[in-house]
Amino acid sequence: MNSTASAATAVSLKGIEVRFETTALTFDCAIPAGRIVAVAGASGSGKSTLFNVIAGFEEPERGEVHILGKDMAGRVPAERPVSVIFQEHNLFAHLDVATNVGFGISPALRLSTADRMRVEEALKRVGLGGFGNRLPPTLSGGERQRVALARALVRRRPLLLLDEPFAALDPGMRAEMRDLLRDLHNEEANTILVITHHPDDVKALADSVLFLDRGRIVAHDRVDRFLERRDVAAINRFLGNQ
Ligand SMILES: Nc1ncnc2c1ncn2[C@@H]1O[C@H](COP(=O)(O)OP(=O)(O)OP(=O)(O)O)[C@@H](O)[C@H]1O
Repeated sequence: MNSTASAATAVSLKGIEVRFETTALTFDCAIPAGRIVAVAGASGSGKSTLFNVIAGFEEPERGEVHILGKDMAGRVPAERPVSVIFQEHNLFAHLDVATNVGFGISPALRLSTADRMRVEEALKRVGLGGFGNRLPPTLSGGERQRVALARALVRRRPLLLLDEPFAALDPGMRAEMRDLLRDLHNEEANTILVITHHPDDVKALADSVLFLDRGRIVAHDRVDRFLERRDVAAINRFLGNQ
């Protein structure tokens, strides 16, 4: 963990309220910079909505989003210092891998020679050197996720949001992706929020856990403390306690 970065707050949500027809969600939290934070909670507890609020895809009815000290009011997703990797559909199927990664640098694909080298470097970094000309449908699920990660890498945003990045992967690939994320995090000193349904990911990857229950953040603990909690039924279910 980078000590300078950890003094700052990566994400601050104050009095956020999101209202859908059948449910309302409220978020308050302050996430220190330089951490890997697992975001967990039962299906429908609000994890994706939390990400959408931070990234700017969902406009809350009330409240403030600050990222690295800056108020995000009125800033569309592309103007926020955030990269998001969704569970699926991260890539354009008809464009080759290098082009997909190049979008991370320039949405208009005006890439200099140096930019193209950065793309190739990022592909090598995620173990996909030489894959630049392949089309996404010819890749495995894990390879596609790694392309999405390479695109996030070339963007160099200080906050990375990953929505169940390991969902399509077998246990061996999950462990590999977790190691890769840890390495990249150590190199970039960025802040990573990662949605997961697996206690194994929490233990192997995260510094702390943000746990949601029915549209609220009910816990934000260091991993060792979180694993000892027995006071919230939803956390017990997540951890498989009885
Ligand atoms: N666009 C929307 N319109 C109406 N309701 C919505 C919308 N988006 C989310 N919701 C509701 O808000 C609640 C939280 O949904 P969200 O997708 O954030 O949960 P989640 O924790 O990410 O779930 P999962 O683990 O199943 O992906 C759910 O009750 C969901 O039905």
